[in-house]
Amino acid sequence: MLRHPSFPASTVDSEDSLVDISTAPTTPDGSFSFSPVLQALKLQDALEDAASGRGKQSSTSLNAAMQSSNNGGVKNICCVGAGYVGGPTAAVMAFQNPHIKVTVVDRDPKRIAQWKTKHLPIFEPGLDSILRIARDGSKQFGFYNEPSRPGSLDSMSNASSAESECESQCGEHRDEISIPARTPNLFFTTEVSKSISEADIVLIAVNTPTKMRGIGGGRATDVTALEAVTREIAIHAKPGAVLVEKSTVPCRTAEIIQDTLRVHRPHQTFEVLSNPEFLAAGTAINDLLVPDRVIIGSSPTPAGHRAAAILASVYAAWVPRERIVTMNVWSSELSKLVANSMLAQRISSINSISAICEKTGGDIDEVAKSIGMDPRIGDKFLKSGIGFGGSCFRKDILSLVYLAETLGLDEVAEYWTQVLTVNEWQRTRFVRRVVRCLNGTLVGKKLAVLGYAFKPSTDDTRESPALECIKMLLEDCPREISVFDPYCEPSVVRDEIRKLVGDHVLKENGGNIEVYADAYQACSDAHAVLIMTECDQFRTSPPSNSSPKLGGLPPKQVKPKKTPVDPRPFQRLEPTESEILALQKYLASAYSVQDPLQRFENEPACEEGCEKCEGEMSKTVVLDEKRDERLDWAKIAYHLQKPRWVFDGRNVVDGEVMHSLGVRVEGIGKVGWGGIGGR
Ligand SMILES: NC(=O)C1=CN([C@@H]2O[C@H](COP(=O)(O)OP(=O)(O)OC[C@H]3O[C@@H](n4cnc5c(N)ncnc54)[C@H](O)[C@@H]3O)[C@@H](O)[C@H]2O)C=CC1
Ligand SMILES: O=C(O)[C@H]1O[C@H](OP(=O)(O)OP(=O)(O)OC[C@H]2O[C@@H](n3ccc(=O)[nH]c3=O)[C@H](O)[C@@H]2O)[C@H](O)[C@@H](O)[C@@H]1O
Repeated sequence: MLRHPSFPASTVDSEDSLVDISTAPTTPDGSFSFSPVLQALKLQDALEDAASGRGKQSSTSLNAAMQSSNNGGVKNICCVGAGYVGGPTAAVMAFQNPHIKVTVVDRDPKRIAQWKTKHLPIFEPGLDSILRIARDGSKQFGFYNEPSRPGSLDSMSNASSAESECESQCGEHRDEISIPARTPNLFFTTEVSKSISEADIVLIAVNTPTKMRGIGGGRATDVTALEAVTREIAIHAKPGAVLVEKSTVPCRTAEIIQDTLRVHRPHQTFEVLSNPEFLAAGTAINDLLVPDRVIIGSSPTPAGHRAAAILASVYAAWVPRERIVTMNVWSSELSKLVANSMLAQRISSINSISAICEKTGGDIDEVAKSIGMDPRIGDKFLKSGIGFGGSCFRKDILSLVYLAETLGLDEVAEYWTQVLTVNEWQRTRFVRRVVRCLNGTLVGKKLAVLGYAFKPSTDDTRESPALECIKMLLEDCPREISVFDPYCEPSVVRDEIRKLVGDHVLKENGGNIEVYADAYQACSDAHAVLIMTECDQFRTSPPSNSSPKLGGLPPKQVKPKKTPVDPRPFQRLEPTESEILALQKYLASAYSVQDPLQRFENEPACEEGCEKCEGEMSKTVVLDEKRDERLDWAKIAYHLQKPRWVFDGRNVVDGEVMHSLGVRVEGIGKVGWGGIGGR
């Protein structure tokens, strides 16, 4: 049951929220007035400058002010939860704020140990470079502030002598930029209470899954982990520390946190902010470095606004001021659930239309393209497929449904439930189609599943649509289901299947599921290939004579990958970390060098007998190589059983190309091999 609101529900705050300069209320023990972070008056000046436009470049003005005010008084951040959100978020915060010590704590010692080595517990493109600088520190280095000369890396370490020679001959002067060394400012530990007790800001980034049993079971959010962390914070947080919900939580969770704090610390006041995370798996680092928006919800009091300003000061090191949006805490908590629900709703909407396409002759990619060109609709999240997976969409919709139910809004609950119903139906439709096309029986047949994670570019396998399909397919007793994913280590996939389906289904235990590190082995001799993720590696190249449809690229054609451009010359001779990162990316891509600026320190050595280094290393190398390699469909087709079938659950292969290889293709939202009303 929701409590009666004890905070007035204000409308979304204007910029003023961040620049409120009223004094903090005096608490019995004066915790606010002793809080270093709440005394960051220079920061307030900077924020006022930014809001009034006095600071020409808001980020520059804020950065400069924060340098002088020591990052608004924030010296120490603790992030509780070293998962997919906590790890990358803390890494980017530390990377962009070299003067703040960021400590990530987790109760799971294995996870913490992995974060300290080169074998990170998660795979995210770009994470490694950020982490190596924030966690390991970086060397002093330099470069010229002008685009590279052809064929030259132009880093100062090898250019200084050439410079003087060149200058003496042609008199040309080239600006040199020297970047000082950095000491490590990102740490990982299991010492939860100690780290909390030292922090000016505590981020809560623990898991908030769906409650499995009891009241609200199957719908409500399980806040057990959050409650445990809140208790730790209530006991150990230093007076005046700013507490931040980073986890996705039910609306009004801040009130529960406040309640716990009041019980344990009746004479002190803490501010609880909502700062939901919008990163997506596979693009987490880019999403964090260039966020569409940073939402900060606070209580509508001067102290709440001041706490929001403190957190904003940390983000302002790299996020433009206009993208930091403040609002009341309930709006902020709710907007995270709504954002995910709306994104998922678009997927279910387009998937519902895909079923109509299959029966009418429409092509779902063409429909999506044409409606997406209407700017009121937009072209994102209109990709039809076997439905959404991942750890969040389903649980967040369920949380919204539960909220609506508890508020007596049954029609609202029903509306959002339908998004989940269509999602499950879409997977079932796909599996039925496979079985129907294979003459209604899978007995004696081998099915190859390409893509196991819930989306490309991630090894996150939580709520994998592929696994849901595999479970249904197993009911029809195929001879073998072989699985390949370019981003997942086979042993991890095997462990997951073991945990979620049972030991007995794995081939090593006499079952019929085998996980391969090689796509060709997985597909060899198969009666059908099932594509489950939208991996670029699975795409076919378009036939050379294909003409663009609908005035643009045919939907299946691969967009060329963006090649980074040299970001130099920089406006200022003190470039930001983001600018240096852009340069590093450009040089790494242009010269195929891992550390073109030579700024990385050595990575920490693994403990002796590290199983990743020993046993799995060879597999990892194979996977790394496979990640960028496009599949040779001719080779796969050659080794398929006849008739050759490909069930394209993500519409990544070109029907014409596959047809020329003698393959029958069934795509989502497309008329299949048997024509309208076919199999
Ligand atoms: N995974 C994603 O892409 C996104 C997730 N979110 C939200 O962020 C939150 C975290 O999600 P993930 O990082 O994916 O979860 P995760 O399961 O990967 O990580 C959570 C971590 O919290 C730790 N933890 C749990 N209780 C603890 C305690 N009492 N003390 C210390 N550590 C504790 C766990 O050991 C685990 O390592 C969730 O609320 C999720 O909905 C939000 C945006 C994106
Ligand atoms: O709260 C979260 O956890 C995150 O959930 C999603 O991110 P994520 O689940 O990592 O990945 P998405 O890119 O959103 O994809 C989710 C699923 O939808 C599917 N999808 C996505 C887009 C589309 O057009 N069609 C489609 O079927 C994907 O294949 C995938 O299975 C949101 O995009 C993030 O903003 C949010 O922070």
